[in-house]
Amino acid sequence: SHRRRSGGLPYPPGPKGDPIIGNLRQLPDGKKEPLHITYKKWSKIYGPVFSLESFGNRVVVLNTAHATNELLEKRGNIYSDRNPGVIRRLSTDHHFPGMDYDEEFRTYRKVVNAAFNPTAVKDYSDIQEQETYECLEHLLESPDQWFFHMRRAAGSIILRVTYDHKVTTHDDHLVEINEAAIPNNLIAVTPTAFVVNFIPWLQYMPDWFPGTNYRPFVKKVLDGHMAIRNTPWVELKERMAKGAIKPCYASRLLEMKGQITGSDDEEYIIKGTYAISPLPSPALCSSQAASAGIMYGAAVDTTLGTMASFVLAMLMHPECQKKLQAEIDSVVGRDRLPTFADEDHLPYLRWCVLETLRWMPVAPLGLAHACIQDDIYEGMFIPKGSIIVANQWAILHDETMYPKPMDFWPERWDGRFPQARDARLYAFGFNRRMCPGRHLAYRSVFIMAANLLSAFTLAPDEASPLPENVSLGTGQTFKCRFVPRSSEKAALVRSTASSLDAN
Ligand code: HEM
Repeated sequence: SHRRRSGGLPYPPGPKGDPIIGNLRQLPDGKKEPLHITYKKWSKIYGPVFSLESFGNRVVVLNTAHATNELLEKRGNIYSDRNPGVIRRLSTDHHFPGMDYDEEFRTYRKVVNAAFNPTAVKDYSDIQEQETYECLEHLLESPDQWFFHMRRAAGSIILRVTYDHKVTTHDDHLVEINEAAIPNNLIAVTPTAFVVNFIPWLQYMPDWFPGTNYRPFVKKVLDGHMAIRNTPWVELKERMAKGAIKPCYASRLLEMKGQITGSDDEEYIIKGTYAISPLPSPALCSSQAASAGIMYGAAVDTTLGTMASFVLAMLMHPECQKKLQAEIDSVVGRDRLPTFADEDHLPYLRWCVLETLRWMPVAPLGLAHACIQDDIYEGMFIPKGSIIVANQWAILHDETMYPKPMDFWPERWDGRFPQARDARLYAFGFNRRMCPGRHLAYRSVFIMAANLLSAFTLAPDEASPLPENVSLGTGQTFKCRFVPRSSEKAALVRSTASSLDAN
């Protein structure tokens, strides 16, 4: 029947598979080399848009800016769904990044965008600065724990932004329930993780039937969603009732009541959120909590991974580090630490952050989209339900836009290459699904990078080789040294951090 629907047009080409199981045996597991590298190699053989198939499920991989522009951007109305896998569907339950592209999703997206647009995120500057200064102090105390300290800072930023919840201990309960939920959430959206994603009718078989053992897993995912939504929500409401809350994502939405979606639903959503009046709609209330509840998972590994890429770049390029420190010193002086007010005066740092996002993007294959309707692209047939993977890494390493793509070369952003499109246009995904937290994320990385190099010189650990790659995932770390630049700087860090305690 596909033949008929396709009008005889071929699918995007790809490696030859076996009958029925298709490309199952060719599917790379990413162990030998990272998947985005394999895909880039295949794009040289099969073309910039190629496809894989197994049990009738098709994955289309886009390897150029031209292809993502034509499909994910221009045809965003049909290319903004998430993968049609059974497990993703069963375990989504208002979990925003995994939601179908439907009316409910669009309402959420408006609400989320309103709280994280470029103007709105400026309200979170103090939070980002303070958490950064505290992180510096922790780095002075135990530099070998650098990954842990940055993780805590990224976690505290997002929990303060969403719920005005500051992380003050090593065993913060909100951090713990969020951390526990992340690995399962990632598995839930991985199309190849369970057989039932390939053979959907298995979901109608009884528990004893082979291939149905995904059920306890789905329950675990859903329980995790409930915990990350409800626990902070209940606490937030209690504190609001006492008037003990500072402005945050939640309070911002309240201020904008009625202005975001313009619908009655929004009243419900926001009222429901705060339990100001008896809850009109429990479902909407829980969905609003859900949009806040996912922020930790979306924000922490990604921000931390980008910081790890930045640290790696600095270790590999002491000359960039020196240049950055000279720029920071000349703008900030020696008597204080960098703030967002310095941003406009630190062009080299801005290029370094852009270059970090380009050189070692933390989500090299982004988060897969899916197509909700049959489509034809350059003579190829893309069937409804295809999973669409954008090889963001391949685009960010396309030498026609970024000459010498493998080099970490901040100067490429000084205007000498007009064809170099802003790395943020690819590192954060696409169009209606593009990362809504990107402005906040960019600012977190910017302020952490500025302060890190203001206070420390980063040096390799002689005994441990540097990794080739820093990829997304908990616990990925490497050894290096954070050497305070002077005893005066160390004292400045301590006094800045303790002045926060006093406030
Ligand atoms: C440097 C850090 C970050 C990177 C590289 C990053 C990257 C991404 C990418 C590639 C996607 C998928 C986009 C797509 O499907 O096309 C995404 C989605 C998302 N990100 Fe981020 N992100 C970062 C930080 C954050 C932060 C700080 C937040 C929260 C404030 C956040 C919230 C989200 C949400 C809610 C989604 C789901 C959007 C949707 O499904 O429509 N991200 N991010």
